[in-house]
Amino acid sequence: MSTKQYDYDVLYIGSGHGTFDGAIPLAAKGFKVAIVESGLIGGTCPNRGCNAKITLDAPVVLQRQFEDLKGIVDGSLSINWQKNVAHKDEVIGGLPDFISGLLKSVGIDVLSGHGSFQDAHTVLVDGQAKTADKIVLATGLHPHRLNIPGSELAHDSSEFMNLATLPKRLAIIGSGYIALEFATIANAAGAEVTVVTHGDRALRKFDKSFVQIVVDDLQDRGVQFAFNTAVTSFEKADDAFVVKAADGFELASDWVLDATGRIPNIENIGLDKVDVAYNAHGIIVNDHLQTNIDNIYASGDVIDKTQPKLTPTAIFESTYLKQLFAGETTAAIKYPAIPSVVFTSPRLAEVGVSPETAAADPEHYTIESHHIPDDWYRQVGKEKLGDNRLIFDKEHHLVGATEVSAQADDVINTLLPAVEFKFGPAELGRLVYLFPSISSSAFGQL
Ligand SMILES: Cc1cc2nc3c(=O)[nH]c(=O)nc-3n(C[C@H](O)[C@H](O)[C@H](O)COP(=O)(O)OP(=O)(O)OC[C@H]3O[C@@H](n4cnc5c(N)ncnc54)[C@H](O)[C@@H]3O)c2cc1C
Ligand SMILES: NC(=O)c1ccc[n+]([C@@H]2O[C@H](COP(=O)([O-])OP(=O)(O)OC[C@H]3O[C@@H](n4cnc5c(N)ncnc54)[C@H](O)[C@@H]3O)[C@@H](O)[C@H]2O)c1
Repeated sequence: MSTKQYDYDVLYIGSGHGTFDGAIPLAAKGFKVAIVESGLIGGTCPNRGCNAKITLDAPVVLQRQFEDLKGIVDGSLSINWQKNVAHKDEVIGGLPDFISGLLKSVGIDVLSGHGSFQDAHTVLVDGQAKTADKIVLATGLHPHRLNIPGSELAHDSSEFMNLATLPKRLAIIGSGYIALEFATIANAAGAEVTVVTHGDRALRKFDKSFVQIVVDDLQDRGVQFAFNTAVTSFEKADDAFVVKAADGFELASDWVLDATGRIPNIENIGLDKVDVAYNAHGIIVNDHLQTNIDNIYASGDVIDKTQPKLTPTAIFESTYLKQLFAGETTAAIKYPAIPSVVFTSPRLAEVGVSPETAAADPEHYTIESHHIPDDWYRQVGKEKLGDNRLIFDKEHHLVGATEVSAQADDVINTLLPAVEFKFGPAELGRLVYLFPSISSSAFGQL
């Protein structure tokens, strides 16, 4: 196992989910492991991504439930922005130390500093050389910034989640995950939100008709959408930041969020020095997550891949690398069905074959549609919105599910094993769920 020639068996650059979920069990097996991190331990998801966002979203969920049950419950409910941000800080504040403690408990050396290659087996950590048999690039992504005049006047998602005061008028550029999730949170807390996007639709990776339900609901709540509007500049006026686009478009706002995507951290890490192949989408790897240089691998968001760049994907990859390095497998990585969810309210979640793909291929797929408010269980909370489509293959195995509803994330999680393992009528007949519950409601549709 241990290669005395090097300081470490495996050295990871980056400490996010692309690293630690696999590095911890690897070190526990006796491998000598180091992790180089220039920022907060745990990376994006715990510190400025999933965990922070879902904490800020919690009062929005409550507000929606309250709204649906209005008349049965009385009074009013508003979100205190400052307290919400403070609560988020309390929830996530201890995570770097917690994760660091887990790493150290299995003997991992956590090296604080910027990592870059000196040669294929040597990484300089703030100038200090550390050698390893295998090196894993897990450097993640950073926010893309529009390259237009005034770009320095706009902000990113981390800055949004740390805002001491909620801006009265918020302009959000882009209409992907971050744009719509943050539009939801800011609108619920009382901001006037405008989403400005260069395309003709939001959330391009998701089924059009489901996205429309989310967008219509946000519009009903006062969020403005400017589609087909490519921003050309940001300008500072006396009392506003002005977003400008072609054809005289001008939008005055108090704060601008640039949510135009995230790009791989491939600069300044010495990739060219060791000839690791990459492109604008990230590091190029083979089906063993190995780069073109034998002992250098990549994991997580920094990989150029077709799978969604999400935490569950990063966890699966780091766990696969642990199995590969520990000799538990020699097989190529075989990705499972990876679910995704946009944490708007209602949520939009999906897994497997999409309704659009199924509709285009009726020879292979059948589609079943369910109007969520018709489900008695959703009537308990008086849910008004929602749609669900289940996709079956010709043997009636469940191969895909998409839902927009208040509980779409839980529904898709419930259906996930059926999609991954292609459950048919025989297997489905063996499953019983707690009743009443969202799981029994989800399976009741099958
Ligand atoms: C606002 C937001 C919300 C999100 N919400 C969700 C969600 O709800 N669900 C979900 O599944 N995903 C979500 N994501 C995506 C999720 O955070 C990522 O998929 C996940 O964090 C990827 O993990 P990673 O380890 O590949 O990269 P990261 O977590 O980004 O870790 C990379 C680490 O590498 C470090 N690093 C980079 N270069 C160097 C260097 N040269 N030397 C030393 N250290 C370096 C960085 O500091 C960073 O800590 C969200 C992302 C954002 C931005
Ligand atoms: N719930 C979740 O799982 C979740 C939540 C937030 C973020 N994330 C992750 O973070 C990533 C980044 O999120 P995001 O919302 O920034 O990216 P995204 O790819 O979802 O959306 C980017 C948006 O910016 C627009 N855009 C891109 N280039 C542009 C340009 N030059 N001018 C104008 N508009 C442009 C796109 O059309 C799109 O609307 C996601 O892809 C996802 O991997 C996941």
